[in-house]
Amino acid sequence: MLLQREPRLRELRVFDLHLGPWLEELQTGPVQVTAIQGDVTQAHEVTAAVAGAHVVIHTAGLVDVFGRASSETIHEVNVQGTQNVIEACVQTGTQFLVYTSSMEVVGPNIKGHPFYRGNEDTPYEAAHRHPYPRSKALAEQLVLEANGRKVHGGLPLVTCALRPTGIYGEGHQIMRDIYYQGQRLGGRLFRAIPASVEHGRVYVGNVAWMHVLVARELQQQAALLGGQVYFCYDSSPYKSYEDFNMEILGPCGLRLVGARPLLPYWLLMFLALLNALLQWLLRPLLLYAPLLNPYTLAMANTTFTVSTNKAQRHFGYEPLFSWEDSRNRTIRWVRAMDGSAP
Ligand SMILES: NC(=O)C1=CN([C@@H]2O[C@H](COP(=O)(O)OP(=O)(O)OC[C@H]3O[C@@H](n4cnc5c(N)ncnc54)[C@H](O)[C@@H]3O)[C@@H](O)[C@H]2O)C=CC1
Ligand SMILES: CC(C)CCC[C@@H](C)[C@H]1CC[C@H]2[C@@H]3[C@H](O)CC4=CC(=O)CC[C@]4(C)[C@H]3CC[C@]12C
Repeated sequence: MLLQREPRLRELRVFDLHLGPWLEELQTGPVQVTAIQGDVTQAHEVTAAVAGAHVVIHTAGLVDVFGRASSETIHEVNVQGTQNVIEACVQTGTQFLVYTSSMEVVGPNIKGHPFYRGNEDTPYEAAHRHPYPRSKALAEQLVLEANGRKVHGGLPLVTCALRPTGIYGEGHQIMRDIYYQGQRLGGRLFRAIPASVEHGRVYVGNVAWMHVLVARELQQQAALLGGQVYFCYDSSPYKSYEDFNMEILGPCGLRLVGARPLLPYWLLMFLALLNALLQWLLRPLLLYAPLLNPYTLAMANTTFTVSTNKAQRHFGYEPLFSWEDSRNRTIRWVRAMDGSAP
């Protein structure tokens, strides 16, 4: 997106623990693309990668609500890693930092309070126990508190945080896993979440575009954008997590069985707790990390949607991809996966 949409870009550095083959396929044009294999928890590696950069977009993170990583590792990557990025900007004189935060910084909270079409100013008790949302909230706080710190050379650091809701699109591993689960069940998925529970979703291309735009405008309007948070949004419809997925998986041959959950919530929670127990018992032997666990079940059953135009008001954001385009691109990606089931 930066290569396509940022005309002033001279060099693009991609710093990642896992560098993928996609880097080889980039149409770089006159831009120098530098791939750096590194670990955001290693401060010296981050500092070396950031040195000389004008803007840093920090999107690295351990996205785990399935118990794959320990809470310590999640904290080390998401919180300490973010602190390392901030210190690298200060030490090397990089003045602009955009952080990919998350809706999870806000909620759903541990009390299951709904957040119905809220915005960046909507009062909400952001209380978390799970390591992932806690880590995102701490990291976002570090980024926002760093706004205004003097970087090497004496200029102020200008930071902001973007909060995507549930991202979908090409490369969405959860969508892929659910698709293969449905294929294994004869093309059927069984409803587990009431259709009335809305869950915010946003297309990955629009999330990327918001990052490119705010990285540009942060330099022009530091006083307005510095220290601010922005939900990532587009025209993706408000639906339950499952009904939204079916907008994409339906045209790919799956169908969702049941107008209401086939099992009562208490039985689903019992199965989720059983999964958590099995994960704990099997951990010395193998990683058992199903989609259904107490946290994901509670999340999926708690309405969380946003309705805001703060990004449009502050830096002229308009989604680059319509809902129809976002949906069709994702459907094409799922269909292209056929035959490559794990
Ligand atoms: N997937 C979603 O629905 C949402 C994701 N986000 C945030 O978006 C960002 C990107 O997440 P996704 O694209 O979903 O996940 P992802 O797993 O596809 O991307 C995370 C990237 O961070 C890299 N990474 C992980 N640990 C690292 C380390 N120690 N050092 C360097 N790189 C490391 C991974 O290799 C990967 O390329 C994350 O910060 C996540 O918290 C926010 C809201 C929703
Ligand atoms: C009852 C079912 C088994 C539940 C299946 C759906 C869940 C796996 C997903 C429901 C809500 C998702 C989360 C939500 O989109 C917010 C997120 C924000 C992030 O920053 C990372 C991803 C996630 C936690 C996302 C993960 C999958 C769900 C829990």
